[in-house]
Amino acid sequence: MARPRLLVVSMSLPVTAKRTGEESWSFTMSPGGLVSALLGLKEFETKWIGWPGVDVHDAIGKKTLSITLAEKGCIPVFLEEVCDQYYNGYCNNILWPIFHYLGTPPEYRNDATITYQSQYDAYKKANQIFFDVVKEHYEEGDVVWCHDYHVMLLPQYLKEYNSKMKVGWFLHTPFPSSEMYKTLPSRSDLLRSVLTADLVGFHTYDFARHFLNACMCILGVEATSEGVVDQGKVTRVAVFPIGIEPERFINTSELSEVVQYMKKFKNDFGGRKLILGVDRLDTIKGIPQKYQAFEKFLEENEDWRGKVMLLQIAVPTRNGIGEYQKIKDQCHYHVGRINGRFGSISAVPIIHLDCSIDFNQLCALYAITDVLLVTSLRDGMNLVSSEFIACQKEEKGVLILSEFAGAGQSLGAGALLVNPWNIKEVSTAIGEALNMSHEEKERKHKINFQYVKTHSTQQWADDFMNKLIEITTNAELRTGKAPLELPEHDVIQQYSKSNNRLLILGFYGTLTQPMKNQERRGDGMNLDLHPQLKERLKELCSDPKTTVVVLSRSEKGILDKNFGEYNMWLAAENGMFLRHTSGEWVTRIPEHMNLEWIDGVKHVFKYFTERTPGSYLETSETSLVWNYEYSDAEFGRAQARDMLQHLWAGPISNASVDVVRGDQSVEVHAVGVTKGSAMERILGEIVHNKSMTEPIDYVLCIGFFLGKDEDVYTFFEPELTKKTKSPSSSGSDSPKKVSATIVDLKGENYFSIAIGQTHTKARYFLDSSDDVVQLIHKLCTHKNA
Ligand SMILES: O=P(O)(O)OC[C@H]1O[C@H](O[C@H]2O[C@H](CO)[C@@H](O)[C@H](O)[C@H]2O)[C@H](O)[C@@H](O)[C@@H]1O
Ligand SMILES: O=c1ccn([C@@H]2O[C@H](COP(=O)(O)OP(=O)(O)O)[C@@H](O)[C@H]2O)c(=O)[nH]1
Repeated sequence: MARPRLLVVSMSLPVTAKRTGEESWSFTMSPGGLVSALLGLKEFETKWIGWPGVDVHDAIGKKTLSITLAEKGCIPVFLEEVCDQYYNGYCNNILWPIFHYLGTPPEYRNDATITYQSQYDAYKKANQIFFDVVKEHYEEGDVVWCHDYHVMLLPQYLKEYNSKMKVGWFLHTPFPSSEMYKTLPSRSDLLRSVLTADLVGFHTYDFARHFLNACMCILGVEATSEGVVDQGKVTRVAVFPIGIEPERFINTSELSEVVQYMKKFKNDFGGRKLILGVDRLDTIKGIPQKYQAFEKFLEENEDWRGKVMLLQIAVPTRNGIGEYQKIKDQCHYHVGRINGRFGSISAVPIIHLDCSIDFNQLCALYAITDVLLVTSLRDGMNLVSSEFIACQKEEKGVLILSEFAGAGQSLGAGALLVNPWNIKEVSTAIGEALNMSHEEKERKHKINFQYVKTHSTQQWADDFMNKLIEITTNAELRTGKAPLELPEHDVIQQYSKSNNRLLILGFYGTLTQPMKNQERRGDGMNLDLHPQLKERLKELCSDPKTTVVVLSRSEKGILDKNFGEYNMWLAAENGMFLRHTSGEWVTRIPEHMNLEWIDGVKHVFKYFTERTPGSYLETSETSLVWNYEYSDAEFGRAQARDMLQHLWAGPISNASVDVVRGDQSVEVHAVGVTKGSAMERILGEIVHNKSMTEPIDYVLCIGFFLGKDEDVYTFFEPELTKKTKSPSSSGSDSPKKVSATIVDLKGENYFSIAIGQTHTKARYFLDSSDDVVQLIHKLCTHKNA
């Protein structure tokens, strides 16, 4: 299949421009891992949209720079007067520290001239400028891949402009715990925008989990193992740990120029063991902590003094921000002190360079390094660790890696993991690394080299793009478009023409009265059948050509009470229990289902029920629902947020459950209990019981369903299956396998209808259960028309 063109959008272009004349420009490579990583995207036709690293105010400058950059596949975004407040302000002085658990800098509390709001306004404006440039260059079918915290509002602008655009967003930094993220005043706007993307990616499971948690707690949406579901719209959230381009490092480290550098550096270092640090000079990289740990090591290991050195490449970054100037002074202070303390006339223990270095020199340094020391206090991934591993030669070096770098999850097995805040621990790790046996170094290196070789940037990009294309293609297939208004005439006409009809009806919100008309009681869920339906439903159910199934999350007793008198099928607890009203309930719970979490969850639910007036608990055998629809809405929401924290921390931390945050409820049930997944078993039972011989030729499926239950709409979707359903058995006491020709559904005989949803897998929508009443009336009245 031809690959779509890729528009990469990131704050910075891979090159930083410098004006050398009125119409001429020179370029250097931009710093940082994002640029290094994306340079590895070779297999896509890519256009890169970003800031060229320089302010250009005149038309000639803009034109000539655009032309020169176009030759490199780059498109500049001119940020002009918003740049400072946007980049140095909101991005790097607010989002960056919050995402790395540093909190907002003190000046936001102490200096009235620095306002959060003006910087957020600049952020919005800058995202709008990015949007304008993407819009100008977008061609139908392109994939737009937005990178990082600088462009969190962009997905929303893009989707509002064209809902069919394929949009992905990837975060290169950590996503912090919701407790930290919550402090951000614009927390909801940013999350909502990111959720308009089709796919959201993170480096690690922790970051993805924090994100899901923040969406649940702050927006009150439902989070599943697949992603976030809001009003039927699913945003897939997945983990894609980034890699490097290993061949580039392996090949470079074999170049003769690099080998020459290796010899030269070894000679310069006079036989001392080399500990290397390569970091942007950023507060998150823990460089002062690194120096303190090295000082401790020298303090406690007299024998090593004069035999080991630390070379720190501190690549300049974000010079316009006060915190970055401070960290530089801090580093210089430590270096001066330590060199003064442990240096000699011929050598000092630390070489600290405030500059970036040439790529070949960097590879040479990696290759001769004995210990790479990464002490990030937080880091999205940290590519330097992988680059070091790729460049190793005969005598392997040891990686000391912060447990707070995303890389810790991928390279931890072949590294010495440390807590960078624990100076003693890092100092001990330095000693261990320097004294490590050759065999142990080989063993560790082998593990990590294998990982680095096989998890390349290209692989990372392929995985993300494939997932994004798969998601958007499936979404097109399933929904194609927003649900349509129901063609009532067709529904009725096809109904009257067909011979074996199946009607699957939800209960709550489908066959009950709309909430607004209901009397608000404080004693539980008002689950009563819509009074105008009673007679009509009877009529419908008594037609021998029609099979009616009420499929609900409600428990058996509620369905018995409301539908016991009708000739129909009842599927309680999302299909876990089934009965025809003339028979007994049968259990359809899969044998392996683990329900050990129920007591713990019930305990937490009871606690909150007692403390939230008007709330109540619905228990069933496979799920628990805490409902606060009759409570004070705001207090209920706040309680639900707290409750979720308790649940995640305790009873469900390791359980196979889905937590579904409904509009005014929290539901916990065993994984995979969805209406769609139960359908096959239900169908099997019905067919078997009725001894159906004629295929089902008409299906009407109506529901006010949660996102995870929308799989029931796609279960029968002829366009998706294109093949005849064959209800098969599952579980030991399941019905016999029924005829493979039991469902013979043409597209025009299938009507899936979601109530009150604008994003849904259903083909059609109705506004409320009042419309369902009307529809059922018409089916009864006109069925013979
Ligand atoms: O462009 P700057 O403001 O100078 O910052 C450089 C980049 O820093 C961050 O890099 C992150 O991405 C790396 C690759 O995924 C990851 O390994 C690292 O842990 C992150 O810190 C930032 O996220 C980028 O946007 C910047 O370009
Ligand atoms: O003088 C240098 C030294 C290193 N790097 C590169 O900067 C990137 C740092 O990425 P990392 O993921 O470790 O951290 P980030 O800077 O993105 O936070 C790596 O690819 C390094 O090769 C650089 O651009 N200039």
